[in-house]
Amino acid sequence: MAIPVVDLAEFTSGTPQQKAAFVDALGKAYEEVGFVAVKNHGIPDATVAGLYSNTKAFFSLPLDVKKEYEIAGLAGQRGYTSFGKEHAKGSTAPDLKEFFQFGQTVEDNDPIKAEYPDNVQVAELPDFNRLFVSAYRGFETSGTHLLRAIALYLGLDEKYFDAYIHNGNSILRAIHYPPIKEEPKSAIRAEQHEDINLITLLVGASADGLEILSKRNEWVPVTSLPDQIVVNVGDMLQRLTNNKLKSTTHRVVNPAREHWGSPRFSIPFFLHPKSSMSLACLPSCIDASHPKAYPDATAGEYLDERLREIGLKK
Ligand SMILES: O=C(O)CCC(=O)C(=O)O
Ligand SMILES: [Fe+2]
Repeated sequence: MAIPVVDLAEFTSGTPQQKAAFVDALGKAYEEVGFVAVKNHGIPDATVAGLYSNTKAFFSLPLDVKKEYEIAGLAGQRGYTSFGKEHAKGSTAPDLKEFFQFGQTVEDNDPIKAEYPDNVQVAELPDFNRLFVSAYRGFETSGTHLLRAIALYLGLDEKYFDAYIHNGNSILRAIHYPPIKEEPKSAIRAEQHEDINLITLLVGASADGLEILSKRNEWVPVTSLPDQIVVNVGDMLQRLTNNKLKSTTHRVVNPAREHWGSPRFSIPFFLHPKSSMSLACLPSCIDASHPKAYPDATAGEYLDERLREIGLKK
């Protein structure tokens, strides 16, 4: 399915009319589909290429080397997570994937630094850390612009989200879905789920397979062009907006048998706010026909609950 396409340059450097049209198109897409493809997203091609080459190199390291980067007690939030650990909420079969997660680097004097574990440095790959830091900053910048447009759509101050996402708890996740060698029993590459965070930015997954559940309850493949990133709403934003913006269910299916031999790589950026941000439904999204659908919670409390549900936190 062609998801709606928006041009971020119209928001960041367009005329007032183009900017307003962007806000309207993005908001409508998030009310109706929950996913958009974004062109002129600002992440340099060289950064994307470097991310993918380092991701492939990391996952081709021997398993015992990768396991040295699997750190107990961090709930997979930094470093490597091996096969069989994460399952979708409500599912028992683990997804057919391994992944590496990279988090915030606090570079100013913000005391929030104490909340975040250090990133795990991959000794075998000299460019890995530098590339992940620079990609992380790029996604934060694109995400900041997109959230400014969302804030305007919601009738909030344009910079409503800025202070919550500066030094926020976002995660850059490199995923490897290996070639499939035998008939999978029940698991698929990634079982249907909704993302936990505010918005997710996904650049250039290496093979098809991502599908979204349409309003008509049909699975439809997501297609986007190589110069676009796919950006979807997560549960935190759905909750904040009292279900006005949709956190659409999605999954990654196994390929047709003739493509079982191909791995799939994908690198989503899960944009999270600081853990202290309140996710209480915005008053402007509550009225008689949309009664408040969620109890108040902070982003940190909500993340903790969700990490337990998907098996990463015990
Ligand atoms: O692999 C993908 O394309 C998407 C993965 C995903 O949905 C997730 O990790 O939340
Ligand atoms: Fe997802």
